[in-house]
Amino acid sequence: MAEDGMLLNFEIGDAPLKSQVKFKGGRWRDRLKAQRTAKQSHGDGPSSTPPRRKPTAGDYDASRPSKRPRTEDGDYQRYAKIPRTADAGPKAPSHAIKTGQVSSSLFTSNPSAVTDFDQTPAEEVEPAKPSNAPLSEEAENFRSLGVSRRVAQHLATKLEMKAPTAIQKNAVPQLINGDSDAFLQAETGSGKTLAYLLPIVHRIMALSLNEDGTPKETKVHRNSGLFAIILAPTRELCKQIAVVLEKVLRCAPWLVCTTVIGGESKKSEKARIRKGVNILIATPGRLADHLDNTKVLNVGTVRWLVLDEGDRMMEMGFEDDIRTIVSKIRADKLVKENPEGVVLDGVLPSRRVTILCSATMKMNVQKLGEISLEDAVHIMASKSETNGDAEAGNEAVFAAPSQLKQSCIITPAKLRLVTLIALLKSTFARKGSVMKAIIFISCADSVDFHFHLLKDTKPVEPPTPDSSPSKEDRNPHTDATVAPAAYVTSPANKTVMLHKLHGSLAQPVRSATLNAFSKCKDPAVLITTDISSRGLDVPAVDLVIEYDPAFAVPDHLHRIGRTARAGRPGKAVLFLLPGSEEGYTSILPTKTPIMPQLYDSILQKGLASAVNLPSTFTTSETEKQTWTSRAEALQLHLEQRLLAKPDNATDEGADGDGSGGKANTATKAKAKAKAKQRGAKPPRETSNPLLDAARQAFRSHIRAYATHVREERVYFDITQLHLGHMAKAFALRETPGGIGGGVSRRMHKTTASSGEGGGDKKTKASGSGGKAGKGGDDDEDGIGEVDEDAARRMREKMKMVMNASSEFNIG
Ligand SMILES: Nc1ncnc2c1ncn2[C@@H]1O[C@H](COP(=O)(O)OP(=O)(O)OP(=O)(O)O)[C@@H](O)[C@H]1O
Repeated sequence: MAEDGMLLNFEIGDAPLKSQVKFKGGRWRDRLKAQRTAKQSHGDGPSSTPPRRKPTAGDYDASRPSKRPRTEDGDYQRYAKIPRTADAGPKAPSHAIKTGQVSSSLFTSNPSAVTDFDQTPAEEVEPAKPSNAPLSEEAENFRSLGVSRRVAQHLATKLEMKAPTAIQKNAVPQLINGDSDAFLQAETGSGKTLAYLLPIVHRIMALSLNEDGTPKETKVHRNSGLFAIILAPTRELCKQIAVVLEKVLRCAPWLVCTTVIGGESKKSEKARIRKGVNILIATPGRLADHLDNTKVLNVGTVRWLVLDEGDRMMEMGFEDDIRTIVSKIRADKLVKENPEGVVLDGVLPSRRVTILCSATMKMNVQKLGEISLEDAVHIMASKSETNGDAEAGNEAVFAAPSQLKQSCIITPAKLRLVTLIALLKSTFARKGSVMKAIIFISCADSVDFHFHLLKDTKPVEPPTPDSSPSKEDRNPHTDATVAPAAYVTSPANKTVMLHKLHGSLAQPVRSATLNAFSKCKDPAVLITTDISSRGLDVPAVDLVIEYDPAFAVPDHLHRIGRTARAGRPGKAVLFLLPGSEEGYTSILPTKTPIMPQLYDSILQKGLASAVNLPSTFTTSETEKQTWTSRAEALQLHLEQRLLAKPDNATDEGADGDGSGGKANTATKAKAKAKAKQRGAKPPRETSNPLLDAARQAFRSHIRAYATHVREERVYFDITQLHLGHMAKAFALRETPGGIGGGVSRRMHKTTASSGEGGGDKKTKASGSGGKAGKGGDDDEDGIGEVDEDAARRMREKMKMVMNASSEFNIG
């Protein structure tokens, strides 16, 4: 056997696939134990899986894989010469030998999990009652909260909302009857949007109604004044709030709302404001701009300022804009009576009310409160109301919704990609079990790469008159962001649609892609960055996969909160590396245990049937493969796609998604300029764009990894990453250079001081070039030392690049 798992790699198992023994009943840990024993006795699965035990402090370092020796040229080819021995693991499949391709084995030299799977969780967990569902109709209704008959009826008949949620029950009467500022805090998907919209609409409508509810002769209308401004961090969120508000306002069509969010000309936004608006929904930057430059925007009548997703706005650097907005509104004298003589005081609040909303509490929310709130009431959804727990009282628990089933998969770096595909494959194996899934990835480059890798590469067939979509159906903005998926389809789900979304896409592309994902009738997957983590309310999201863990715990809660909304069920799966990352689950606030899953059981389930690979990989022989050799064949296939000549690369990594092909073009231009400076020949432009995309994604991923918040870096320790293994998760056979001076240096220092051998420093930090201390050719974007300061600078830089989104997008 070659060292560190480098072998002639694949076996075409000619033994028939072993029938899987299903263990039912009894306790979770007993079933798991029985399954594992059965697996070991069958010898099916990675032979090297050691018994697991409880982690100790020393485990995290010890669990790192030993590094393979590098060759002079840093290549893997050398391992082709290592003779196989009897115990050398799986044999190379015939197609691998024919093409001369050699790759490291997926199943050897992987670190094992330190979690004691046998002891967690101890008991079978009862399905939990939903914590964010509407309350029972018998106990509560909107009328009893003080909402007018007209609005309550409209909610029940047109929007199918008969009873309020807990936060609505607590917030609506307070905001209808009181004039205090308020801080609304409740878990994700609990209906905070309507909790603040309903009282606002109710009170503005009351201007047009007599005390007995009959309409007044003169109603307020769109020109009667701007009464409320709602701020949200992203354009998507603003649009979503506008959609909800428009639905509510259908029962009061004389009232008008609009958005000012950028992405269209300021002139047309001004024109809409001039026509008259009663409720304005805006991003902070754009509103601050209009307050400076749009004279017709009069805030004298404004009675409510709502700051939705307050902490996110602070994170995204909107603090100054919010200060400006708050002070400008406060500075304008409060108009007591509008020009038509309608008395506003009494019906509307007699002072300006600020409402701050958040599911999670961060330090910056407190700061935002200081900027915007005065003597605010803190309104929460109490536990006792949400899940019937009589003893719970008012204690605030900011955790995921109780009905959300959470699990984590401890997956070695090398196996991440195939495990993700296997998970998706089993997810979509049955019709109707999962309709929509969201995969969160750390950075835009990695989203681009995974989208291109997982989408179907078959050339698009020319449309026939019958098959061509109608003009209305086809949206040119989604040509590069929506595509059928390869690999994860099943006989039951022949079409699974892939979508990608990140902040580098042009606004029309972002909007069209989100719309396509929301409305997709086929099973659908959205691959995205944290831009989709906040507030987005897409119906029928059944599964959230955190392929890269969030950068901070509150972000994790928001991400997984895209499923299990308003009492519906949902699942969330978190990918973690063996070792220090496993400890991360201990700091996640959750009401139900996070179930650990074995990656091999995911692979076994997902790859129980053959993956749809091109014909060279799907001979009748490979049909008979075991799940391990199917995983290896899949990895080999993906790696070979990256190595294909550009001519064969079809549209791999193609641009045209509205981001302007930023990563590839920018990298190439930089490399050319550097080569010119050095007087060297510019690099040849013959590489496969998918390979370029993979390298860029890898670099950005590693840089992003270095920016986990300080308190969580004990779990996400960049010095523990095995770059060579991680490269495999990007289907790369060599570790790309150019990660960035700071990250590389840090890794060098730590590996040197931890006595892991000087030779390895080169391998880890400098990648294929093998030059210690040099980050490669394009590392000017390095983030400096991986310390708090560097992480902060990195985030600031990203904010600038991202134009109002805080995801990672490292070009
Ligand atoms: N009273 C209700 N009855 C039924 N469904 C409701 C009710 N109130 C809200 N919903 C639905 O619940 C979902 C979540 O609502 P909303 O987006 O306001 O949640 P949120 O608390 O703001 O979540 P997040 O913190 O993730 O932004 C929406 O689909 C909404 O239509």
